[in-house]
Amino acid sequence: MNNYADRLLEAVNKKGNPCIVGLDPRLGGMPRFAISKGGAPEESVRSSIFEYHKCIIDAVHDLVPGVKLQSAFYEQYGIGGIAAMQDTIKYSKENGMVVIIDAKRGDIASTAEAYANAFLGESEVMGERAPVFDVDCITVSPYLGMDSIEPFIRACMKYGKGIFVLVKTSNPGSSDIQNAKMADGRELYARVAEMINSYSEKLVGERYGYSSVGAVVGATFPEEARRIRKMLPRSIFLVPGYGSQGGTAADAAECFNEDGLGAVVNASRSVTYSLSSPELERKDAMAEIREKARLMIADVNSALERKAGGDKK
Ligand SMILES: O=C(O)c1cc(=O)[nH]c(=O)n1[C@@H]1O[C@H](COP(=O)(O)O)[C@@H](O)[C@H]1O
Repeated sequence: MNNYADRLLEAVNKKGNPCIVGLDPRLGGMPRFAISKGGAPEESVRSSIFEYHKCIIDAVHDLVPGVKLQSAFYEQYGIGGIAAMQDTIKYSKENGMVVIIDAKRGDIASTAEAYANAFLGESEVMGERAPVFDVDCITVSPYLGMDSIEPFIRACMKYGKGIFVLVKTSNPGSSDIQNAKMADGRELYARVAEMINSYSEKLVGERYGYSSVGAVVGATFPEEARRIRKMLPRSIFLVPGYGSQGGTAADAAECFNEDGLGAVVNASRSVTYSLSSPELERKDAMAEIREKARLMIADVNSALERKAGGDKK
């Protein structure tokens, strides 16, 4: 399937839930079994992060449709962290998961093209074009304008990839700029939504009718989510803010359409970095992570069922 939106929604259908597990490495929060010491620091970082993230992927790959890797959490550990990011992307794909990279990129068009090459397309490396990180989808920031998004759109069309554009983020300060009123009285996030809508038609999948040009909408702002949902009927929403940031499953449900589709809900810390003890053995860590993912799935799916019941009344 060469359309990202179709691939993502096919995975959601197959797994029977729209939950995404976030892989945001924190060396200080990993169980001891994963930590490798003794080699060069960058090799220890690489193998420790990869060891723990393999454990997470082994625990959830048959439960959820995809994973979201937050780039900064890998970058903070330098070259070893970035190598671990590449290892984790590869392992997630080998395990049949849709891979979203959360890098929130945004820059002038020529630089945006380099970002698009790195994550979605191909780069010329020593005279040969080859994929580098090769994920399914990347988060992008819209605040440099349409020309900063276009290189990503072109890569999506050429390589069957997707983007999630920041529309209404989950953090408390998101209203400072995103809710600022424009001259016509609308909020700035509405302008961003309009911009996404103008692109979304180009990348609509034949199977599910959704576009590979998606939007990030935080579960922490359900009222805005309801409004944005109406503005962007064909876009898939990436919904962070569930769990650790206080967003509930009912809040996240506001991001879905009446067909029960149209969004994926992410949880990072609350599923992958909240083990009961750093002393857990691998199999026990796997069991805890799996149980947390199951609880999230049950919570989100039952909120969606309640919403569907309410919508029908
Ligand atoms: O684009 C994102 O994924 C994102 C957007 C947003 O508005 N809020 C937000 O929390 N995120 C990311 O989603 C993840 C949330 O992590 P937890 O709060 O631990 O579930 C982090 O990787 C954030 O960087």
